[in-house]
Amino acid sequence: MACGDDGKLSLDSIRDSLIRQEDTIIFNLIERIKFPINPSLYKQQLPSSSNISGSLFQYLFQETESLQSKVGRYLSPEENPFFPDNLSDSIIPLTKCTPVLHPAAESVNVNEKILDIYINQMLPLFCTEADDDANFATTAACDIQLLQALSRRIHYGKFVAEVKFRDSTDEYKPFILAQDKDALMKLLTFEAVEEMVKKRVAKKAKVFGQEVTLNDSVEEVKGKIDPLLVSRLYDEWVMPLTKFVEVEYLLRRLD
Ligand SMILES: C=C(O[C@@H]1C=C(C(=O)O)C=C[C@H]1O)C(=O)O
Repeated sequence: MACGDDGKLSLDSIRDSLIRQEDTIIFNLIERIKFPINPSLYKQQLPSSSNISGSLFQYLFQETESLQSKVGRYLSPEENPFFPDNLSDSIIPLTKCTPVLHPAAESVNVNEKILDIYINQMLPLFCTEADDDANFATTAACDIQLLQALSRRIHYGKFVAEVKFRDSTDEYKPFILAQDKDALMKLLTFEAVEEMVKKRVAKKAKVFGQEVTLNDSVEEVKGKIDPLLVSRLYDEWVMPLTKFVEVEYLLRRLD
């Protein structure tokens, strides 16, 4: 959502953005799975002389976020930091445009969950368990791009929820007042849309992951990424977390 886009806010435009974000996620996944899991990156403690606690990955990620915060990354309501306590002030001034989201949006951040699922469930599912290849900086750069894309997609649930609330305020209001999470979840869920998403991401994974050659008669070779795994990623984590964000945002929408 660009600044000043409030008037264009519609479920269709938000869904178009989610569709475009699928491309980013799948391309970033294809990049990450070139490398093995590289578990040392996430476990390794740095030498005590470095004065840095935590893993090499955590260090790289925190420093990346801190640098990006200086150039205004987290002034955007689409961006949510993984390490909010470690940010620097932005040298870019805040643009004055009417906020689209309710101010309570700032308190909804599920990045801790995303990071845990990413390291403990996603990486083992998508990457080989071959020995560390020592490409730690490059692997972490891929991780950060991918995690930021996943986080942006999942927290886009705030915009989805806002537009659904504006479109059907009378339906949402009583459940918000009653703080009824299950009823809100039911109301915001569109199963047919979810089925389409799962099919589309599998198809994109097949197309984006195919080997491109100049020889048209070559038999189809195994793609770079398993389309079923991408569909599963959306089914088990991306869509449920997006809906979790939607519910969390709505619960606070009348504060
Ligand atoms: C995002 C939406 O809300 C829900 C979540 C979806 C998703 O994460 O892709 C899809 C459909 C809905 O069940 C939407 O309605 O588009």
